[in-house]
Amino acid sequence: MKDMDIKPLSSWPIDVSTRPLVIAGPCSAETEEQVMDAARGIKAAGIPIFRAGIWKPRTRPNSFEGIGAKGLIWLQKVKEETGLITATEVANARHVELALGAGVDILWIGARTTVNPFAVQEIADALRGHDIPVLVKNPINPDLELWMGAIERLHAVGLTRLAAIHRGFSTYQKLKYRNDPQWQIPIELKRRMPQLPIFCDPSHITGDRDLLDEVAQKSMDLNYEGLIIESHCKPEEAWSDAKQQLTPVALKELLANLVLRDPEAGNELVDNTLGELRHLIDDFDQKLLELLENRMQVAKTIGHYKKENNITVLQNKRWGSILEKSMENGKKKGFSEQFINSLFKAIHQESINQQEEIMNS
Ligand SMILES: O=C(O)C(=O)C[C@]1(C(=O)O)C=C[C@@H](O)C=C1
Repeated sequence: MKDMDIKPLSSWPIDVSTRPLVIAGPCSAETEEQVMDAARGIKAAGIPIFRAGIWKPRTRPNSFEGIGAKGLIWLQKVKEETGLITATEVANARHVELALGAGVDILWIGARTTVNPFAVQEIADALRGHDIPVLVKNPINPDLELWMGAIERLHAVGLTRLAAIHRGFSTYQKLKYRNDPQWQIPIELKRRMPQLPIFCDPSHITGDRDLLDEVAQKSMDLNYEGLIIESHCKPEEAWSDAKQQLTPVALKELLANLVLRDPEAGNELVDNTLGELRHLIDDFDQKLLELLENRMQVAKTIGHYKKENNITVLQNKRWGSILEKSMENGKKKGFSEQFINSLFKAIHQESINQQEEIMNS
């Protein structure tokens, strides 16, 4: 994976001297006037790339599904009048053809398209020979392989200006955010494709303009290269995603308030202190594994005992009380419910797997 030829943002047709690189504009192009107003606002906010959805994949029918190809003419006008770089979403070969024909500079593939390898391949084939920047949103389900697969399909037809967009993952549960960020997935993507720039999409993660700043800040702390944020001059009147859009003026303020930290210290004293603290972390990680190993030895002994006495592996009551007790203790120690839940579920599952092996040996 490491030898994929993915070019850095500096090879994109824009000045990327400032971090983060920001793409902003309305969720959907609605009218020419609305697009032009938004573009002027985005330009005034010092943002270099203007986005607007032309074709909108909507969850339910009978909602606004995008203005269609005539919106591309408005994007051309944005370019002529403001000099902004333009970006839009494509979901099939026809969209690609129309967008390229209209001179759109950057394309992205939406979360509902990334899930479908047939659709991604169709888009990739339509893009062959055009090395324009393409951003790939994470699939709506938390499947890193599918996300990487889409990027690889585009890379395989010769695209090198690729980037990922983290927009969060659909959940059935009602959480604080509209889509669960599951930050560990883009972190793992960064580990597996280190040269791939990542953009955060706080609009779709939060679904709420009041929460955009905390998610944007978190993405900066995780070293993301860019942000893609929905912005509309009259957010309450937007034809789609009204709750999550903010005005260009508010967006400018949000960007100004971001605290940007350096990925490396570049200072001996800081490096040494970090180094010492990281040794401590390494020691604790080692001890954690030793503790888990000891716990597992006991679980295995229980496994043999269960086999001899014909007792089932799963002991629901016991497991329930372990989780309850650990949750109570964990919360006192300042851990989140979600963390304790996933930690103990993983431990319990491993116990079950190892006891199953004993049962079946
Ligand atoms: O208490 C048991 O019966 C165990 O085997 C231990 C253990 C655990 O690892 O905590 C494993 C499986 C059971 O479902 C409950 C608990």
